[in-house]
Amino acid sequence: MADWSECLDVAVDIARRAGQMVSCAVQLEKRVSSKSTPTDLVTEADHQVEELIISTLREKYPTHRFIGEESSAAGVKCELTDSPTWIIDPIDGTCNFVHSFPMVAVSIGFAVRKELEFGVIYHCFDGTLYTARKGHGAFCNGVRLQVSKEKDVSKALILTEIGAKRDSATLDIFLGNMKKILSAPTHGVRIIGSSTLSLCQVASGAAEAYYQYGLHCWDIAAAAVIIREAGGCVMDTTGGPLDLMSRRVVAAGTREIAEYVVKQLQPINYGRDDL
Ligand SMILES: O=P(O)(O)O[C@H]1[C@H](O)[C@@H](O)[C@H](O)[C@H](O)[C@@H]1O
Ligand SMILES: [Mg+2]
Ligand SMILES: [Mg+2]
Repeated sequence: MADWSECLDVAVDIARRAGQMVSCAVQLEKRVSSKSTPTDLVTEADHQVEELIISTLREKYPTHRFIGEESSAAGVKCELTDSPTWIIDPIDGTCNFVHSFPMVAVSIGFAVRKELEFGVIYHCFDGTLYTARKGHGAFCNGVRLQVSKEKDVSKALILTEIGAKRDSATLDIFLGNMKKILSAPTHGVRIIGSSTLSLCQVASGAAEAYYQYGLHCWDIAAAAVIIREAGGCVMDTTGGPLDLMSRRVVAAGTREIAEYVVKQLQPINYGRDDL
């Protein structure tokens, strides 16, 4: 059975190179535009970094498929097939990047026959590297990761992200969900502006759970492998199996906390990545 470890090594190398490109660009003048909503920002650096990653990988693996955030925004079909597929967020936390707020990552996931095989997430500001390969554990700078085993939600720190929709009805549901989570009571809620780095906090045990409506497959793919290999669970917001293209997720160190979060949530409909 293919072990894909060579592909993981290549992913680590290109994630580091891309992350260093981002950390250089953060100090430069940025040309900012928006995509699905005025708060869904994109810069030239997002495009340049995605081009670097995909062109490098395509040259080495010409038969592989690629799903990239900015290619998808440009109209390339976002389709997960049985082929080896790279799932890429060139800059996760673009709004943070624009503001030089130090929570920005490069995320590279990899799937074969629609199964996530490995994930690499590189923190562009401090060089922290999160990696995981299915069946081989999860690591942060080479040190094994272990999720929090906390089952008591009143002792939990829970992370989420706002998402791109900011209309009044969506914000009412978003804030209502947060109120339910805070009223458990939990120790707190944190929003850091990067789905992938938030999910890495769950993998490292620094937070007990993460939930979001409105993220994408490229936010979830790498982090899902890292959390699972750190002993955590990643599921749909209904409590069912993760649907990578559904633009929603609940992840936690323990099933007890995940199921508590699921029970509090009112859904926000962001559609799907593959429609
Ligand atoms: O667009 P990038 O790649 O920066 O990803 C962010 C999304 O844009 C946000 O909506 C979402 O809420 C998260 O912040 C996510 O990290
Ligand atoms: Mg991005
Ligand atoms: Mg993102």
